[in-house]
Amino acid sequence: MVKESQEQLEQEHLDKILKLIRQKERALDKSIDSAQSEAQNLNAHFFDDVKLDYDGYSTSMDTALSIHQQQQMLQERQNAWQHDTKQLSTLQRLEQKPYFARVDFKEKGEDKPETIYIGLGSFANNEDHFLIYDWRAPISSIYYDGKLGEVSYNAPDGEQTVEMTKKRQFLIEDGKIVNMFDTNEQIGDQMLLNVLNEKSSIQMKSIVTTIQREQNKIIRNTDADLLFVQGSAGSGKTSAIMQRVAYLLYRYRGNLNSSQVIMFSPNQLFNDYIKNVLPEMGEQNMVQMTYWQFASRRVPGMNVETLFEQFEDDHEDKDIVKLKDSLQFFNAITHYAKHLEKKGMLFKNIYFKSKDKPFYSKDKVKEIYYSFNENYHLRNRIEATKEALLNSLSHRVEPETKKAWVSKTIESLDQEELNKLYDHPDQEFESSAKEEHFLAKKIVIKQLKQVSRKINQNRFLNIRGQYLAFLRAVPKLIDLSKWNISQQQWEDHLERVKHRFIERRIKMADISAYLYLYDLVTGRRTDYEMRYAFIDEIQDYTPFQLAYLKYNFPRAKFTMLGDLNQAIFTKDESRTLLGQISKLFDSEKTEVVQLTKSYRSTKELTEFTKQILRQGEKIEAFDRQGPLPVFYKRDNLEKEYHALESILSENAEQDLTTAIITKTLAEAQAVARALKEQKVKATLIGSANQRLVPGTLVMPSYLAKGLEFDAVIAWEVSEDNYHSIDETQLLYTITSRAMYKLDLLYTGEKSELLDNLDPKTYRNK
Ligand SMILES: Nc1ncnc2c1ncn2[C@@H]1O[C@H](COP(=O)(O)OP(=O)(O)OP(=O)(O)O)[C@@H](O)[C@H]1O
Repeated sequence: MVKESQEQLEQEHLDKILKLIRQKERALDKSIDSAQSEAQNLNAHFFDDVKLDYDGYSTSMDTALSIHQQQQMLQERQNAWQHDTKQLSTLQRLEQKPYFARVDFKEKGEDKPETIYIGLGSFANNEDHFLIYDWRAPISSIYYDGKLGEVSYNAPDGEQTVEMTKKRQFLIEDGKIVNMFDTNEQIGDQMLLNVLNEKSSIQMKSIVTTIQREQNKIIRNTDADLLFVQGSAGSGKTSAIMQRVAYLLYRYRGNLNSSQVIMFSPNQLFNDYIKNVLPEMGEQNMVQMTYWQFASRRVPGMNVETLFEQFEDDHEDKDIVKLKDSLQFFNAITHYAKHLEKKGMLFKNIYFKSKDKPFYSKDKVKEIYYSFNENYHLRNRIEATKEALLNSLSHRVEPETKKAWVSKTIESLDQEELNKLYDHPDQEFESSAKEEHFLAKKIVIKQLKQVSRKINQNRFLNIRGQYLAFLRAVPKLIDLSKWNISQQQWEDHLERVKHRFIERRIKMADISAYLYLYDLVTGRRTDYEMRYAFIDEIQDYTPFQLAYLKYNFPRAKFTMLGDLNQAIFTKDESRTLLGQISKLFDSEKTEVVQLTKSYRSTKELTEFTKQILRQGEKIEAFDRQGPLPVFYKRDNLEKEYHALESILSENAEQDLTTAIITKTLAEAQAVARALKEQKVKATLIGSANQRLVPGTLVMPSYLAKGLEFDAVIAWEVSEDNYHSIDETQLLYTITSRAMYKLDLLYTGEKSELLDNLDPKTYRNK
């Protein structure tokens, strides 16, 4: 009875708020309309109101001023219009679900509690009294953070403590409260269950209404220079950062815009998957790219090894790759570059007209480069060299005019081209010799622009040669025996890098080092504008890459998220990653947060998948029920396909979206082909540039990173396919993509990596 009347009261409150929202919407509609027609009017009569008067200096100043005023008026209208439009779109979002929570609290010394409602945006009445608080407002934090009783939150003027007396959650649909419950805990499990039971989709959802306490910490952290989040599969790392971006954009409104936030994600598919989360919260998307895009756009003339090649290649030179991925290697380059201030810089000849004799020989450039005193560092040295070369260019004009090519060029010009060379049509000269000389000079200056362009583009540097020279110097800088690398191995490796350069190819393990050396040598300015950098799936980055990213964004605060259990590319190295990263940041300004609860999958699935990891980070299951995973052992491939088809139709009956995840691309292609022959509809996702589509998908493991599906079918988990211990993490990543149902198929023997599973946690069929 009490509950019922409470519900009535809340419904009445909701009705009132909805009415106010609609009222405000109508008012905004009106003012947008009138601003629009006023702007049109202003535009149409722009020149009627502007005093056009062109005689005399002062009157034309008047004209300018008048135009300026008109423009300003237009601008103001425009601003008001933009402001109103933005507010209207917030209200339109609120109209569907005005709020999702209510909190009552008492400030110190007050007896009467205050009530606030929390929603996706804020809404105030005409007296500036907030009827709905944005979930990112300081006070809203208590909803996510605390139990009833004393709670603190960070207000603009320092920490505030209040007594929370009520916490209530609402499920609202079409203006009606469908369900509401009071809770004492963090965000009640009931609400979370409702949300988690929803089916997967090809777009990630926002978790605003059910952010968990630990996640809230990540979202609202503003102190750390490095926020490192270790979270098990499905613990909401990615969700938390999306909310964090929205939070930061709100908190620093006016000082931070979305172009100053960059996110590195595992692949393009994933970018597609998350692209709607921020717009749905009324924010613009940040800059998003993959590390590969970041690196390869800098070397347009070279082919950078792709994700596919990196994964499917046999990993040659494992020890060498390990060295190249390390911080030591990064430091070795820094050190090497320092030494280039004294000697060892390589140059290229600059040619002009003649291919035989350089216009500036590399020795000449080198002489200039090292002629400056020792206070010149690499950046100043290159600038000073450019300046000296450009200067000397002007002295080269005169001698060049006497060269044969010049008179030949003049002869070859037609009258029109020739006319263009004169300063004005009836230019006079004392003698024809002088005229010829004038023309020759014009021609030379014009043609020498090619040279000045080359100088400005640093074309006298030999960066590839320099990188090889650095590699040659490595044995002097690093004790290779400590990395299990012999002199001979290193030299052979060097030859391979050189060979690849000739073919304009570069490996992932070289590209960052190459770019870093390039930046140091050319004194390229790094990006001081970027304020926040997010790196998802950190376990797939090398310490070198992270150091290079930090070097690139010197003013950015970093948020790094990852699951050390899911390292696909870096495998065992990921274990020491945190140790290596922490060397890059001030330890006082580093915070590590652990997320251990897995929200993605049912309890059955989480309990099953976590056993695949022999050792590993802590993982807790969220209490949501579903079927046990099922193993299908079949005698041959044909029977395995039969099993696959029957699972697919079973899943379709239950309306589950399914991903068939294979180890390699070749397998995914084979499965997709086989299904097509049987007229079973499925989409092959073979490259990261494809789009995610609804329905059954077939994809290789490395493209499934970060994604989730109602049902996953792990294809061919046989001993033949998965046997090396470092493939454990791969199997874990594949199986942990499933939210509700998991089936594992194989022929022959089951992979040994799946041997030690408790038989109670799965079934065989
Ligand atoms: N607080 C929450 N409320 C509701 N759903 C949540 C919450 N936290 C996480 N989820 C859900 O759990 C699932 C997994 O989240 P997410 O993809 O962010 O995890 P992750 O840690 O990045 O996973 P992985 O490392 O395996 O890719 C998503 O469906 C997300 O919506």
